[in-house]
Amino acid sequence: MSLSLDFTNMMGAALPHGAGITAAQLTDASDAFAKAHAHVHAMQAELGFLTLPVNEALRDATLAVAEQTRGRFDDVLLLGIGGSALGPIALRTALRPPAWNTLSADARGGHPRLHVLDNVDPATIAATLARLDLSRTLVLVISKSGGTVETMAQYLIVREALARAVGEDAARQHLVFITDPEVGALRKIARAEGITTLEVPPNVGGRFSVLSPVGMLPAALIGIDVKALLAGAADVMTRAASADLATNLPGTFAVLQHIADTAHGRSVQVLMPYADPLRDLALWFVQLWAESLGKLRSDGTPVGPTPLPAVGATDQHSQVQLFMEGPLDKTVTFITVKGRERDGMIPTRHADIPELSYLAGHTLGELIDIEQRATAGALAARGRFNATLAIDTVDAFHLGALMQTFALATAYAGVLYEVNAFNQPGVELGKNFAYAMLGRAGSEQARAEWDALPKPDPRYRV
Ligand SMILES: O=P(O)(O)OC[C@H]1O[C@](O)(CO)[C@@H](O)[C@@H]1O
Repeated sequence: MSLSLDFTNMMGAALPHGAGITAAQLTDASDAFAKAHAHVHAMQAELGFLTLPVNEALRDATLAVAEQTRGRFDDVLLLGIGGSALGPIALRTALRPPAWNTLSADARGGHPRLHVLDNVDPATIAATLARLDLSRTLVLVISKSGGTVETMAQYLIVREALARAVGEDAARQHLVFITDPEVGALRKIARAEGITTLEVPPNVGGRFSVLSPVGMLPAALIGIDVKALLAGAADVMTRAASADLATNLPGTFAVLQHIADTAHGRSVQVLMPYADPLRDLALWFVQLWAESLGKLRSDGTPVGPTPLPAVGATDQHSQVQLFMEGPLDKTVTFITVKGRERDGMIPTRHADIPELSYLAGHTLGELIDIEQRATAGALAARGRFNATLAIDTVDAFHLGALMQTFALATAYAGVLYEVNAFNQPGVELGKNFAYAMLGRAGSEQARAEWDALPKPDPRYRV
């Protein structure tokens, strides 16, 4: 088993006064889970992410594009936001940590470096363009809808800079679009100009798209083993075929978090990897969990847990104070990596200083693992729900497995919370107000609503 979830510290037996999830609550939830499982797995046609791990045609099309660009570029610049950036960022951080970018092209196996612009802060974009040689840069423009304002604005700026650097015609050879096969502005441009384009299948939502070309192409370009990524995810799907919570890890995760929230008020759900390469996985998870589950039920009731990213051991000196003594409204899910015990030997020095001498002979791998176990135990001792997800190693297989685990858990949780996990109506109003202020055609109604809002009141300004 490459992935395991120890949830002892979520359960009443491990927490003071038995104030955790009871065995009966878990048993009761198994019926609801069986229904959620049946519902989700019956929707393969609608939920394309379920079959991405075995979509060989999409994988091969993606690898072919990666192959066509081989040797032509030193850098890849990815433009995207939300699900069109967080997955690639998480994969890059996990499997191509920052030091990789400083290696020579040979040491990188000839693979280009990956830069991601996932915001429209002009300073970041200017600084990124200033340091890239655009004549040796491939630009990936990723947008499921093909029209997201931030990504389109980035595209216009970068396309202009590319045209200046290499000429209008050659600029097309520096672009790859990843978008819906039919709709959206990117698709229109691609058709008109013959720009190489990979599809995000229409039935794959942005935040569930990391195992589509959205994550696969950037990963393949920087030499990540895409087949291993998909194999890890496929393994999760095989194990999740059964609705038995004893073997369905994503189901168990979803059920535990749902009970913790709805029956125990633990609505803030922390994901805390004890591994630097997994820092950005927590940010990817935040979008998945928040945008999928935080919404109105059909009867108008607002529901949904609040995901919170953290990283160990760093946050032991920051947020853990809050987790230990703040409101009893949290769960913490740690992610640990096995087999690090011998990594990072701590040398013997200052043997006469007890505050340092006890570290001699230990390793950093031991230290980080012990600190995780200590924190889990300390939280449990104070009635704080926590669970530990362990992986064997940080590699493409385990990243694929982790990502599919969380994606599937999100789909199950959507059914348990009785919401549609695959839309995001709550982001529309803000977008429409922005369109109205930018003068986009068709936003007259949003303009009227915006104009009718109370304006800043000088009495409430300091
Ligand atoms: O890939 P797109 O269509 O540009 O969307 C980017 C992001 O915007 C959202 O649609 C909502 O803000 C996210 O769900 C999505 O990941």
